[in-house]
Amino acid sequence: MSSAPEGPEAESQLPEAAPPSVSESSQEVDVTGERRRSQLGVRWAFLHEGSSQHQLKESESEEEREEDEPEEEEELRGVFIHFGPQVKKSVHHKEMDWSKLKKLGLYRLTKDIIVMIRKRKQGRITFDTMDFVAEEGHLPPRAIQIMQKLPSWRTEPEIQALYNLLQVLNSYRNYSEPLQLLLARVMRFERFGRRRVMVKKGQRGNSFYFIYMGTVAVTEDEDGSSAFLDPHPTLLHKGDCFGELDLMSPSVRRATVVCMEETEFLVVDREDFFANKLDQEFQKDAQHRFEFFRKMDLFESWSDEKLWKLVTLGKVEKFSYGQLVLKDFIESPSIMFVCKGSCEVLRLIDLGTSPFYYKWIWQHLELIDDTSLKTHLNEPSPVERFKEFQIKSYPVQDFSTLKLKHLQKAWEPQGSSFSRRIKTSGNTLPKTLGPKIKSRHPHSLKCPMINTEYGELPEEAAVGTYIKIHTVEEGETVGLHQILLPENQRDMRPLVLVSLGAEVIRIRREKFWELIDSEVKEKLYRFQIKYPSDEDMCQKFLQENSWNIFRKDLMRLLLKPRQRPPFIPIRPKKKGIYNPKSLVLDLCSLDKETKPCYPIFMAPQKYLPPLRIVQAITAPRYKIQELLPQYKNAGVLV
Ligand SMILES: Nc1ncnc2c1ncn2[C@@H]1O[C@@H]2COP(=O)(O)O[C@H]2[C@H]1O
Repeated sequence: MSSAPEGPEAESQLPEAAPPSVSESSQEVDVTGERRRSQLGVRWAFLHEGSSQHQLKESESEEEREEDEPEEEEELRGVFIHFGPQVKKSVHHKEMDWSKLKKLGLYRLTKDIIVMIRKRKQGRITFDTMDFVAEEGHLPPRAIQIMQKLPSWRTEPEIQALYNLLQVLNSYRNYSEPLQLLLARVMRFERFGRRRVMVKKGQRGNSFYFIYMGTVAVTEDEDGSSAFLDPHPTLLHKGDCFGELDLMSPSVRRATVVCMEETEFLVVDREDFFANKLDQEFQKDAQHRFEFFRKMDLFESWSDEKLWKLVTLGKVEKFSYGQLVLKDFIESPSIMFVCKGSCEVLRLIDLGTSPFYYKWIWQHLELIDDTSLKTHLNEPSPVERFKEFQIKSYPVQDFSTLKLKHLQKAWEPQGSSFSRRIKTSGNTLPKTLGPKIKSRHPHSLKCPMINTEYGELPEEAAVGTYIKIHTVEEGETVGLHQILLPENQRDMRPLVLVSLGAEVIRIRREKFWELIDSEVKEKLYRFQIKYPSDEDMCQKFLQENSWNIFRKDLMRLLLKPRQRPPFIPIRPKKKGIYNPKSLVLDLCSLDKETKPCYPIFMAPQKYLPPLRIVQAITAPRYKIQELLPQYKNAGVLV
């Protein structure tokens, strides 16, 4: 195993109570490989001492057992191969081959010890939780134990266990499965304190690093000191990795990487990288990227050589369904190529800033009156229905005064509910939003208000929503649509990128810009996308919202009476049960004492306070029977 010899010094000491394998000084980075070798060397010496006593007794039956236990022999061969040098020096001081070694009882003894250790492990019937328990955020001790072993000493179950544990690291998970398993075979564990320089600009790279815990900064200066002065340094966190490219090519480090706090690393050394054929797996991954780019119309004219330059600039990143890919790709320093699956482009809209929304809200709030808004949406009780039936069945010519009297009585309990108001108002029914409503003075509603550009708006109604504006499919790009526009003509509204299950290749903008030629620019020019304005999106959202509510009302009206069970079973108390109206703003209860019960999701906004997010808005509205007289009788299509 090689070490990571690049760090010049560690300026701070690590805490005393730190878990095992804490490196305390820069020198330790250099001697990590050595340390592992010397520890094992001690074990070897122990084995050697015991060997002379067992030499004669054990040599006879070796070959028989050998056939029965090929796995152990393999393991043992690993031991001897790794400690070959010590054997030469301390036992014979001369060249000795494998068969000669076997003749020594030493072989048998070592074999017994391995079997004994293995049997002891198998014999354990309790589940040792301590294998998996780690201080919060730290790598579990079991993983550290495995990583302290030489690659050839790691068993398949151990490698599998590491592979499973490391799935939390994005950059690790992004590699293909065979590569992940190979990495789990060779990784070693290191922990360093704040200010430790891991990689120094200009030096030759010997290792690459995955961050398991902590934060590092990438700097342009050699000693990394600028990271502690820069208010916004480039930071890498848990799950990120750095320095892998230099392992494949004989280049020097392009930047300095320094620990900003106590940081745990999983290190892959150049020596192990090549010894375990990781380079071949890396090459396969690169070939996939090459084939993807080759198929793209954008790079049709590029030579293979030029395309390989592009391939080396990025690597594949995997995102599961619903995972956030980029908070704002407009501001991102990278562009993305979707090489598998698809992504959605979302825009966070502050509805409170839209004049259309302002008008919409007040149109609907106009329908709020002192009685419970829900009463007019409820189904009439059987008694009420009977009354209505009676009224309708009176012959108009004979009992008109009586009908009027009954009518008044029947409607009495509904007070001034909305359904009654429109009947008496004489308004014609509009297509979507109901009758034209005269503007109402905002102050008549008793609830906290906020000031907007267009007037006062109930504080509760100042909400935002995420609108899907585009889907990026396989083979398409993100962040290139306005790369050729001058900055002052660019649409700088933040746009969110969410995965629908996707694999993407991320490449830094400036690197891509250096590579592209006039032909690609020409193609990019044709590729410009214009996203709709916030106002348009707001209108669309409210139209869709109205349609959804109308549809739900209609379905309820048509289906509910038929689905009603013959008797009402005892129902569990509603308290504490999940409210299906999640992320719904309920304007009906705006000026009521009780707050609506739905989860509150706050979305961060740049330079602004977080915005409460809704997916739908239920508003006071007309009873559907009045909008569509043909559905007057619930459950009956006329
Ligand atoms: N702007 C950057 N953002 C993130 N990582 C970087 C950046 N620049 C350099 N690196 C990483 O820092 C590493 C420094 O050593 P390498 O050149 O081997 O590889 C480099 C990259 O892995």
